[in-house]
Amino acid sequence: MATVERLLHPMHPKADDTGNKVTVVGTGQVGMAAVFSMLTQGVSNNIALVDVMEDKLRGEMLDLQHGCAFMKNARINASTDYSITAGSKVCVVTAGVRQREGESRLDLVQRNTDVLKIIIPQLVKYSPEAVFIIASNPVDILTWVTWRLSGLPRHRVLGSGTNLDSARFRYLLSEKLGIAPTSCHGYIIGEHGDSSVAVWSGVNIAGVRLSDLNPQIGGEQDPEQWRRMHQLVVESAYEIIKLKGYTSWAIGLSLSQLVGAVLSNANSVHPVSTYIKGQHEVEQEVFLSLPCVLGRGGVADVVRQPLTAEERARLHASAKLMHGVQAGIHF
Ligand SMILES: NC(=O)C1=CN([C@@H]2O[C@H](COP(=O)(O)OP(=O)(O)OC[C@H]3O[C@@H](n4cnc5c(N)ncnc54)[C@H](O)[C@@H]3O)[C@@H](O)[C@H]2O)C=CC1
Ligand SMILES: CC(=O)C(=O)O
Repeated sequence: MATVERLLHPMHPKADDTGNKVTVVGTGQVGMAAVFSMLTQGVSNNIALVDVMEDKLRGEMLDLQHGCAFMKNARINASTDYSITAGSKVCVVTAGVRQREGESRLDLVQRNTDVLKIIIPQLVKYSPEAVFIIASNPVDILTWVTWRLSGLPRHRVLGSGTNLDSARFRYLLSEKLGIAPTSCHGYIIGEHGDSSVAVWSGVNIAGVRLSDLNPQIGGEQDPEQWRRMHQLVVESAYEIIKLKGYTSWAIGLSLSQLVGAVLSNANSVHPVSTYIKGQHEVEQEVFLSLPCVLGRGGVADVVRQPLTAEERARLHASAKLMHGVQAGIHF
């Protein structure tokens, strides 16, 4: 009798499904920061990793597996073969190239579309019921690309969008006001990128709108120049890329929050990239961020957020820009 059989008397085959399996494609800086956040925050204890770089993939898997004794019953698998992703509840895509210094997110569009053409059909094959969360840039356009390639209903395909930009904005608000970021309520909507829109009209602390205290807030005529805060949000990624080569921790935490909202059916509100044609009179078929209610099925609702005429005009400019770039993509 083998040692295992001498140790264990089998009663019933062990169940394989933890009910919270998450696939992450792309084990680079963003993918691994997301995985580490999910595992250590208890969002998922069942992770499947996929990448094309076999050695790196195996190295990341082993390194995480060796941390299992410090985690809550974690199960971590990795392969270049998508069959290991079968039955995932959420598929997160962080694969592809990232900006080099001086490049914008939009410069990556065709290269990363070509990457998604390989990845998305495989994910759909093995997890046809999953919610797909895209992080690869340019995230809004690649979320649209994923929706088209996947054939999935639009509520099940979303982009991490401006959840990160809004977190950066809330951090900067918190620094200026001396109030915790969790108590600073403000949304960046539209493109995750240079044309994003700060909804200054809605920024509030405990329901007190800063625009009631300073009607010029966020505008060019504002003597206090709060709009600089939004410029800093837009410049954030460029600054960090210049300093350390990539961004990782905040987007990892952001993805973990979004995955958690889906897996726990939280119905919590997050600014994520979703199909917005028809919202705020946007006419183009584009995915951009608006505050969305996230639950088990993905995007359950889009919040009808009041916008000023100027905020709406900026959102329209974002939509026009995205639509123009989409027209040049080769499928
Ligand atoms: N949405 C957001 O807020 C953010 C998005 N990003 C974007 O995330 C993406 C990833 O960034 P990093 O992790 O820093 O890049 P990275 O270069 O560190 O990792 C990318 C990974 O993708 C893998 N990959 C490439 N082609 C693949 C394929 N066909 N199948 C599977 N894996 C493949 C590479 O082998 C690599 O491991 C970039 O597009 C970047 O711009 C980065 C930060 C924030
Ligand atoms: C790279 C990127 O998209 C970001 O950190 O915002």
